[in-house]
Amino acid sequence: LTLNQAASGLKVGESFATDIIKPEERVLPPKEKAPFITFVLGGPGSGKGTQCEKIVETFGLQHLSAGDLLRREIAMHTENGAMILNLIKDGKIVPSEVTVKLIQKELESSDNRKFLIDGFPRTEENRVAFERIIRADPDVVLFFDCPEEEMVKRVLNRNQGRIDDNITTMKKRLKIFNALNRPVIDYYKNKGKLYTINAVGTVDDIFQHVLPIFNSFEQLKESSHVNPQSHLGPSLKPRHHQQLKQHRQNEYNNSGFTSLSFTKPSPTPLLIGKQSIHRTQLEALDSVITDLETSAQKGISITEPEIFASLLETCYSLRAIDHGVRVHHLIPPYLLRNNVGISSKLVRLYASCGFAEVAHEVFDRMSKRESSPFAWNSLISGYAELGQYEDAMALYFQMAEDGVKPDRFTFPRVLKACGGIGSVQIGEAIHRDLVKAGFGYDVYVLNALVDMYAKCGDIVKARNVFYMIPNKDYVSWNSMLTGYLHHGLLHEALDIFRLMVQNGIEPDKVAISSVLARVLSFKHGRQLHGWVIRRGMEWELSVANALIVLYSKRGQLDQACFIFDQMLERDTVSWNAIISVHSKDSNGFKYFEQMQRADAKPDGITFVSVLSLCANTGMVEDGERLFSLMSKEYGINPKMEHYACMVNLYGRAGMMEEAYSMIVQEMEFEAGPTVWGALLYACYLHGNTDIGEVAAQRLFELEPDNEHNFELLMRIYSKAKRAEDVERVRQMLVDRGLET
Ligand SMILES: Nc1ncnc2c1ncn2[C@@H]1O[C@H](COP(=O)(O)OP(=O)(O)OP(=O)(O)O)[C@@H](O)[C@H]1O
Ligand SMILES: Nc1ccn([C@@H]2O[C@H](COP(=O)(O)O)[C@@H](O)[C@H]2O)c(=O)n1
Repeated sequence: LTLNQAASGLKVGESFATDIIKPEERVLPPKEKAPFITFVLGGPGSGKGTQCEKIVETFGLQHLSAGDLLRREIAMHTENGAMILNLIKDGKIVPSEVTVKLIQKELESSDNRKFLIDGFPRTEENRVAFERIIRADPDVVLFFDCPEEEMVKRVLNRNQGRIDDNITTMKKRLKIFNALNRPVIDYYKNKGKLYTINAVGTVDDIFQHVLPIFNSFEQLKESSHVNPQSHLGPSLKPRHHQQLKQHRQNEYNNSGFTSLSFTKPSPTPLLIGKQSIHRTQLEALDSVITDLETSAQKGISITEPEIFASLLETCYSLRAIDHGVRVHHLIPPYLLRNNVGISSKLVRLYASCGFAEVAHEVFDRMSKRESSPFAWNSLISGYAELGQYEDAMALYFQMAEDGVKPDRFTFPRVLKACGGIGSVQIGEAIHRDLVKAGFGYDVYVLNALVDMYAKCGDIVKARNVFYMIPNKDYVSWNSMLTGYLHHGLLHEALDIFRLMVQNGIEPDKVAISSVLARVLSFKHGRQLHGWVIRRGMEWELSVANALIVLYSKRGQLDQACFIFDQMLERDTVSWNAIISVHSKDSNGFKYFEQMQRADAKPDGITFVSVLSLCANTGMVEDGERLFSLMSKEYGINPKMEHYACMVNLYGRAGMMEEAYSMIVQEMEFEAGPTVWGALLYACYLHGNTDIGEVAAQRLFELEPDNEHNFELLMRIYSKAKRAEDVERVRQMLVDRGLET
């Protein structure tokens, strides 16, 4: 089944979308003003980029490669750089909002009105975000259709040092392409805009199939600076092609014609210098550091601050802490003490890799740390990420004492720490500070303020700040939504969700999965599911996990299993969800075994599910084996719930002695109501009055107000035909005021 089939098979109601996306919002600008847009699709390594270069030469379109734009963000260490790096490394799709904004910037800053947007849209979510933000539709969609083995071969031979050109990431990219890009291709096919090109053959042969497509558009022929009809006859060899390219470029440069802008293809930014062309960035980094170490051993001292600054920057972007430590050892101590730039970068590296203590040591040795808030911010952030909120707060207060002026990056970090501590009073003080410092209208800072107030339990203040934010971005909306959910205010959360969509803001996957997990009405849940499918977000890990729970809560096991089986990646939460769906049938075992084979790590919750399954299906020996496996193999110490499962397992099987001795001999802590309750229920099932009396006695002490325990004991006596005892327990109920 393709995802599209899956989506239509679900027959999910459309009403959510029609409710929240107004058709008038989708009105596109008049056609004559719209740029000519071509989307270039195809699997990784299908040759999109190569063909785009040729289209640019011939028809003068501007080439925008979504992948290159994202890689440029990494190389420039922008706010999103690290996040993008992590996603690309894993072959995952970057949030649409980010990619579309990058494309938008390029479109808006170009004089050209004809664009080749390559590697985009990758998902339905990408597509919808483009329509919403750019308000334009493509005129042409090219799809380079290439067999997987050919794509793998091309990518592995590409040798451009791209971090994602390796077999492991390639497999993931292909999986994601098949799952998420195919529906987009189908979409354009149905709209009659798709041109499928067989991408096997020589570059020139393939281009011969591309030419007629563009030739059929008059506006392209008019302004192309070469004659496309005469370009690249079948016999023209690549060598000639290069010469021709140069010649045309010269002609163009001399023509004084400026209305078409041809951006130079940007170099792949994940490279370090030219020598790294055959390596990954980490290998290149390693090699540079090794060279420096060798020089240092030979007594050649390296003192150029720029070298260390650049190396530390790369270590930070790759979170390569081991390499960072080696660079640290190479930096002369006087340089580290006196050069704020280098020491600050080192502090940031240690702090961002979870070594806040080491970062603090470097920080303490800095001679001019009051000259900039950079190192302070890094350290505050490092502590906040580790949950050491008091340390983060202390640094903030120390900043003020040392006369360091906080900047817009300080406040979100310290507010995060404050949210962790949960103190509204301190939060209000920071709120005053940030207003005084002139950040009272800064969206980035105000978003953190909303989050802080919500986490500190003051949802009213959170809401007040939220409504004051002048240009709310998607973080603002998501913070408010999460705040409401955190406070159990589901209706308010759903209102925000609707408003978000009405305002063209995409709720993020955390917000969506949180809403799905808490949604009370199944109708709303299904509508949300439909909406999620249309956004192409169904297979986001947290969203898919929440959907499994949604359907299993409603007993729609087939649907839950379908989602699980189609998931591209799974975590322990996914496995737990699907095993617990099957906690009453032996399929749960199948999934548990599959989980073990997949090397996924079970946790305590997994074992509660499998042990319950054993109890429900009478698989005593398996239960015993799993109980022992849990601690021996996985190092999970049994908790109250696991003992309750074992008592239930033995109890249901009528093994009352074993159940009882599990409590009195095996347990290393006092048994609670769940454990005694399981024993009492088993006594009722098997008519065991003696053990039942002991269990009931303990339960009366532990839960004096729980009438169900009294009722169960009465039933046990009643089964044993002990009417007097039944009456005695009833009287106990009356005496305690529990009889209804
Ligand atoms: N027709 C072809 N035959 C053989 N190799 C090709 C062909 N077209 C491109 N290549 C080579 O295959 C590799 C991948 O091509 P290209 O970078 O154009 O693919 P892409 O679809 O843009 O990839 P990605 O989506 O990963 O960026 C490059 O090394 C390129 O030189
Ligand atoms: N619309 C897009 C395009 C790309 N990405 C990410 O970049 C990686 C590389 O893309 P190429 O087109 O250069 O192969 C890709 O695997 C994605 O991680 C994206 O997220 N969204």
